[in-house]
Amino acid sequence: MQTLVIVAKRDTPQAMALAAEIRERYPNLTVLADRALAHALNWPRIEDRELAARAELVVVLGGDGTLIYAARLLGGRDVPILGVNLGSLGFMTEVPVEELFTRLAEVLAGNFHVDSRMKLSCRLMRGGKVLIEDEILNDVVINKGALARIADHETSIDGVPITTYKADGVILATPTGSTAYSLSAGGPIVHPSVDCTILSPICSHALTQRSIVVPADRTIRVTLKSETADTYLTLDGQTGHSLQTGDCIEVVRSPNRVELVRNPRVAFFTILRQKLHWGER
Ligand SMILES: NC(=O)c1ccc[n+]([C@@H]2O[C@H](COP(=O)([O-])OP(=O)(O)OC[C@H]3O[C@@H](n4cnc5c(N)ncnc54)[C@H](O)[C@@H]3O)[C@@H](O)[C@H]2O)c1
Ligand SMILES: Nc1ncnc2c1ncn2[C@@H]1O[C@H](COP(=O)(O)OP(=O)(O)OP(=O)(O)O)[C@@H](O)[C@H]1O
Repeated sequence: MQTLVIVAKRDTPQAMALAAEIRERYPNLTVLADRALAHALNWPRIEDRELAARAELVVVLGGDGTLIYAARLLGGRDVPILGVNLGSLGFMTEVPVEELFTRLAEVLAGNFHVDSRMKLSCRLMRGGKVLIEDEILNDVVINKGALARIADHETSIDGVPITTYKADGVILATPTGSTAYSLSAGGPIVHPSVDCTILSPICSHALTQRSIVVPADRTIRVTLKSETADTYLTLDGQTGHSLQTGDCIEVVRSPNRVELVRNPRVAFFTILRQKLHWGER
């Protein structure tokens, strides 16, 4: 590995100091920074597309939101991501900051394994045209704004009608996203090595309408049926789009994946125990 890209939580002095230290400790590597960090540290500013093309390892200094940002920056490239937690929960940024340099040395020596995480491809279609196409690590969320009115979400899997959820919204989550918003909506926790899509209504009016775990290769379509002026599509909590009646959101497993460097000392269930406070070790 010759080129390392650092993606840091914005405006975080600790992240800036660590980024500078990484560069100092590894003078033989090309150490690049995301645009905001490069600006803050006065390093060369490189376009996202070039960063993605040159990266051989990405070090994330931040929380889950920063890791999602880094995964989106990489687009379809499967470059290992080492997530170091400077955020609050750090579900995906597994490495504690004290272990940064030990883990980084191991990774640079080739001594590491990755957790290959499934992504979803999402398309927003309006009047037969594709308005938005994106790749998702956590979740696709359709939900409404301020007014407390129920919306109708006509839902099908591989063209077979499932139901019309009368609900505040619908979440389509990956196994990675199963511990995020989907969990708050009553969805199951899914081990990240299982490939599937979790379909969950948000506050459904019908009590039997619960989460459904769908094989990852099935195409799920949600069409907004009710007249509503205040409904949004949110992708990975990062981008928002206003929806109209008749809009159709389609998701299926993406051919691309996200490669997270695994902390050999921490299993998925250890993370659940620690971060969700399920018990002492
Ligand atoms: N009620 C809710 O639980 C709720 C509401 C809106 C969005 N979200 C989630 O926030 C995510 C975006 O995260 P963010 O950090 O950019 O926004 P954020 O800063 O608003 O964070 C939301 C919280 O979700 C945590 N989180 C994010 N991804 C996670 C994952 N895969 N597993 C466990 N926890 C996770 C973050 O650490 C943070 O504590 C969205 O994808 C969505 O799932 C949750
Ligand atoms: N380097 C960056 N450039 C641009 N935007 C970024 C960058 N890093 C993070 N972001 C944006 O800021 C958000 C992260 O901010 P946030 O305060 O939620 O931190 P976090 O990493 O999710 O940590 P926490 O665990 O505290 O939520 C991300 O969702 C992303 O949209």
